[in-house]
Amino acid sequence: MSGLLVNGLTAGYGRRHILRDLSLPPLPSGSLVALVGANGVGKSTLLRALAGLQPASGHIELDGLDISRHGAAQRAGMIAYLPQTLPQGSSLLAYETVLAANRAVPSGLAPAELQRAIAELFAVLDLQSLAMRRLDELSGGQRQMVGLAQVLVRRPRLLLLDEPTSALDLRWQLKVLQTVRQITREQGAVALLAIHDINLALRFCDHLVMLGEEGLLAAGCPQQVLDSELLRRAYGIEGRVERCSQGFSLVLADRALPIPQRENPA
Ligand SMILES: Nc1ncnc2c1ncn2[C@@H]1O[C@H](COP(=O)(O)OP(=O)(O)OP(=O)(O)O)[C@@H](O)[C@H]1O
Repeated sequence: MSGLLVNGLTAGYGRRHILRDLSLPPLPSGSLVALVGANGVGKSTLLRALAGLQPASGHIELDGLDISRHGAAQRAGMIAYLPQTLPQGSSLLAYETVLAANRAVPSGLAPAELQRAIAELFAVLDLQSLAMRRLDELSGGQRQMVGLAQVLVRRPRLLLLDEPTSALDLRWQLKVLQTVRQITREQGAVALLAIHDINLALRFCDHLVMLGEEGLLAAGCPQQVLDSELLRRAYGIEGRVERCSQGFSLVLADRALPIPQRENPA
């Protein structure tokens, strides 16, 4: 199958398993997938395990290739990972950092083609005005956008983006989701985004994967799987899924519910 298959994935830290025997429905190429769930349920752990940056067992297949036993360096040719932390400030120009990201995992493009590809990417992301500015002179949101360009320039088969909109204002949030969706479709890649903004996920993503303390809570078309009951189980909130005037689903979060007390075993 062209796309991503994850079966029986177990990952954690030391002896503590965070993800236990996790299987996802097949995620076909061209899909934009929202990875959602409460703080600490293992979204980043899953992204890092898929990137090969975290010890894990289980079966991972990308475009029909079993990559379960490939290390991070081997996977880097097909997979690009954008961590939750913003790119470090450096005296390099934004353009140079994107060029360097491509050198780390060569795309095989001739220098002139590569320059053209980077210029196009800066244009698609509306980042031309930042290209010749030093990274340590950019704002947090601007650095987050350059970090995204560093990942996209590699044209990966699987994009793993950990909260790529966390530092961005409303316009740039939309710009990121629109661009990643467009590029994912054009290149037939899969993009897996850990994201807390459930309404952005609803608006743009083809699939939703909801993790909870006990593993996978739901997976499927966002509009079909999200309801009040799932919001309660996933986040411990009272909430509603309603339709806006344009027909899109929207989550309205009403109130945090008390955390259920565990029964005292004694
Ligand atoms: N380096 C680490 N060593 C030990 N435990 C860790 C480490 N990183 C994360 N954890 C634990 O693993 C669990 C899952 O963390 P993870 O960062 O994957 O969650 P998350 O769903 O991405 O959370 P958030 O939404 O807050 O970013 C948490 O209980 C966390 O405390």
